[in-house]
Amino acid sequence: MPLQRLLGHAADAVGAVLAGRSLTDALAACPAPARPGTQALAFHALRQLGGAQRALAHLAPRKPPPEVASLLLCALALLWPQTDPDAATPSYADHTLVDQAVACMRQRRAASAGFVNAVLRRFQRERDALVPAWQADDPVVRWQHPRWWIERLQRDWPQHWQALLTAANRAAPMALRVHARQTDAVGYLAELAEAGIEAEAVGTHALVLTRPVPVTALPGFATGRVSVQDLSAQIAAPLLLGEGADRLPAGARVLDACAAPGGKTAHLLELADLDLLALDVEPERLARVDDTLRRCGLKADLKAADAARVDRWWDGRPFDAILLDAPCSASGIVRRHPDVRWLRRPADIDALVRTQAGLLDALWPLLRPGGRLVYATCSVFKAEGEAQLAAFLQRSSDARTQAVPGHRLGIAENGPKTAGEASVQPAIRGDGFFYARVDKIS
Ligand SMILES: C[S@@+](CC[C@H](N)C(=O)[O-])C[C@H]1O[C@@H](n2cnc3c(N)ncnc32)[C@H](O)[C@@H]1O
Repeated sequence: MPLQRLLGHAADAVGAVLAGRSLTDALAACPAPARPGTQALAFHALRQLGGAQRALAHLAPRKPPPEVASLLLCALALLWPQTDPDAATPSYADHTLVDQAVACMRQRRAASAGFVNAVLRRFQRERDALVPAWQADDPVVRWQHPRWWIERLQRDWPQHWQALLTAANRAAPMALRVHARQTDAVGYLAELAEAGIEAEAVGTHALVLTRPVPVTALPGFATGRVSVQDLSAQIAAPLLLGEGADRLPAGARVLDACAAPGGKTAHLLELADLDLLALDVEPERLARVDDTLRRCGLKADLKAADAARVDRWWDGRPFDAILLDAPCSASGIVRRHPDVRWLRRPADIDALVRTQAGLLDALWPLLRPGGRLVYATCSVFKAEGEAQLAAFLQRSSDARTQAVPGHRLGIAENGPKTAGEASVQPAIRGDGFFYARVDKIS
C-alpha cells in the first residue's frame, strides 16, 4: 500500500483522537487492508504527539484546518529525531516522507499541498536546533505525555517515573497464554517452531513472541489452544484461585464482576472447574466474553448488568471468590493504547476512583465469610491501586490483605515479585497493573 494512502488514513485516525474518539474506534473505520500499516503510523504519531504539536504551533502559528493539521502532525512525528534505541519507529527516508505527505495533501486538499511542503521542509532544516531546545524547556515534548500525567507519575513514583514514561513509548510484546487443559508453554513452543514462529516460554502457560503475528497464524487459535494475553493480566486467575491448602475447591461459586472481553474469565476456567458468573455492564462487550468462552470450549453464566446495582442481578447466594477487574484509567497499558494519555483528563481519574470504590463496597457484602476478592486495575496511578485499597481496608473491618502483588509497573526497576516470574527479561515485562487479594474474616 503506498505510503501516501497510509498517511491519509493515519491522519484521519489521529484527527479522530484529537476530536475525542478512541484510536480503536477510529481504526475500525479504516479499510481492512490498510489497517496494520495505518495502525503503525498512528501509534507512532500518538507516541510523538507532544513534540509534533509543539513543532506545528511553532511552524504554523495560524492554526491550519483540522485535516491539514492532523496530516502535518503525523508527518512531523515521523520526522521527529528518535533518541530511544528501543523505540519502535517506522523507517522511511525523510525525502520519501515529505514527498508522500505532500502527495497525500494534493489529493485531499490541493490548495494546502504547498503549505505542507513548506512546513515539513523547514522542520527538516531546523529540527536539530529546535528539538533539543524544546525538550529542555518543555516536559510534554521531552516525555511525550500531558503535563498532568507526568506530574502524577512524579508524585506517585519519584524513583520510577522516568522509566515508566520511557517504557510507555515502546512497543508492547505479544504475549500468549496456552489453554492449561490442552497443553503447556513448552509443548506449544514446539508447535510454534513448526509453524516458523519464534517465541520464548516465560511461565508454565505463558509465552512471548519474538515478533508479533496475526492471531490467525497461531496454531490452534481458532479452537482455543492459545489466547493473546499480556503477562501481567495472567497474574489474576492464579491469584484468585490460590494454591496448596489455600486453593479454591472444585465447583466454587465465583463472580467475575467486570468480565469483558473475557480474557481472565477464560483463564480462570482453563485452570479450575468453577460455578462462574460473568457480568459486564455493556451487552456488546459481554457478547465478546461469549465468543471467547466458545472459542476456548468453556462455560459460564453470563449476565449484562451493572455490578454495583446488586438488587438487579444477584440471586442472594454468596460467592466464594470475586474478581473485580475494575474500569480504570488504563494508564498501565499505554504501550498498547497510545491515545489514552491524550484522551484522559485529570477529572476522569477522580471519577474512576469513585466508581471503583462503589464497586468494592457493593460487592464486598456478596462474599461469604472466609471468601476472597481480587481487586485489579491496569493502572500505574496509586489512586486506583494502593490508595484505593488502603481506603477500602480502613472502612471494612472484616477485610484482611497482604496487599500482594501490589503495583506492577512493567519496568525492570519494579523487580519480580512472584517466584515463577524470575526468568522474565526486562524487555518483555508485562503491562502496568495493580493487584490485591482481600480475604473476608470468618
Ligand atoms: C478492565 S475491563 C475488564 C477486562 C476483563 N476482565 C478481561 O480480562 O478481559 C473493565 C470492564 O468493566 C466493565 N464495566 C465497567 N463498569 C462496570 C459495572 N459497573 N458493572 C459491570 N461491568 C462494568 C467495562 O464494560 C469493561 O468491559
